[in-house]
Amino acid sequence: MTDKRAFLVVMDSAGIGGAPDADRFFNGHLPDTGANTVGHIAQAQALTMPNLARLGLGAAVRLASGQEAPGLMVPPQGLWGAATEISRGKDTPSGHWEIAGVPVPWDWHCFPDATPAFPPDVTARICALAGTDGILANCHASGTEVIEDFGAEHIRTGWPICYTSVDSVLQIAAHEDHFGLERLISLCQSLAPMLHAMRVGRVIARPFVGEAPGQFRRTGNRRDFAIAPPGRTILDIAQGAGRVTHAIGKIGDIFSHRGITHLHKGRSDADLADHLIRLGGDAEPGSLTFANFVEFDTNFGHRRDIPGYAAQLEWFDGVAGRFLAALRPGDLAIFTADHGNDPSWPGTDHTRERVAVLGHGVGPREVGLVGFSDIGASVLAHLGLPPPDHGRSFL
Ligand SMILES: O=P(O)(O)O[C@H]1O[C@H](CO)[C@@H](O)[C@H]1O
Ligand SMILES: [Mn+2]
Ligand SMILES: [Mn+2]
Repeated sequence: MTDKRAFLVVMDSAGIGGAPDADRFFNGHLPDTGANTVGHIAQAQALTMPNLARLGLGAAVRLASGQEAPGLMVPPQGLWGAATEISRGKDTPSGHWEIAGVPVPWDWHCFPDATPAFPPDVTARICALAGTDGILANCHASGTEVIEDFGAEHIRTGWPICYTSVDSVLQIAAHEDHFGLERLISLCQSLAPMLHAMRVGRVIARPFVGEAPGQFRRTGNRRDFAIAPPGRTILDIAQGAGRVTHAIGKIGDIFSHRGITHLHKGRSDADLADHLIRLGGDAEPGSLTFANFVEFDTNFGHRRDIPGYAAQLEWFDGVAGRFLAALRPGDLAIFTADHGNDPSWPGTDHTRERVAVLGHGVGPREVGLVGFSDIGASVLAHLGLPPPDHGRSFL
């Protein structure tokens, strides 16, 4: 067995523009054509990201979209390219599963942007499980705004706040104390099989605290109940071959906890960074570490916060530098993303984009335009394992 280790790090929503099918994806009525998360942030304020720029982030932005990314345009010294998604969703599971060798073969069920958004049988099931006479919101919403708008009524009535987005999700926000955290989580868990049968990707528990508008705040106790991937992922294949697999952050939930030996979670991306840097030093020979950093998406992309997203990118670049310094000769690390979420774009939803593929431990080399599944195939090739059912190694 090889001693070589592989690390796959997803910067959630850090797309680089240029998706050829962006015109088929929307924020409200506006197509995603031209959306470019990293490119537009860099154009709004030049980014200082020496580590990922050195691997080829600026060159990848230009390759994917033809756009310049001020601050990032240095000659690449890593393996670099851009990946295009074929799955028909611009959501987190679609992106991660396809990276892991399983493009999504179906159209997800999404709820209409209308009030009510949910059909009567779904609403009735939520009420039966929660023991309430109704639900609140029942519409498309931003998760921070919906608790501002309905938090007080939720505390008064005890009814769960149910909302969705352009993604295939049903989210339930409820107060950790007044409604109860355990009660919210078990409500979502019990509801999930009905939604999964409808091809709704996830039921998400969104607990919050605070006693009045202006004070309501979501906590780190979010839980996702996701459909299992419809095929063998790189985690399944690596674990099946006797390798240790480490999942950091949301990776456990995204893969329905399949193929994962050790799960490392945290209250924030700073905690996840500690896990990644530690595993950079400690992970077992031949192991696979798969990490997701979600705050780009949840705290800044959906919130359309350009300076916040820029600061998070620069912070993460420092983390990447410390992590790469901990690696051993022969290790492969790939940084990528799962979709876009351009904070300069109208709306509050994800944007269809290509993503960067930035490799350390191989190169310098341009791999050009590849597919999402080629990333997973390359990780397995590096580990000396057979390829997934989709994708070809670019190593
Ligand atoms: O506005 P919040 O609650 O963060 O919702 C976001 O989180 C969901 C899951 O990632 C997405 O579908 C998006 O709607
Ligand atoms: Mn995502
Ligand atoms: Mn998101």
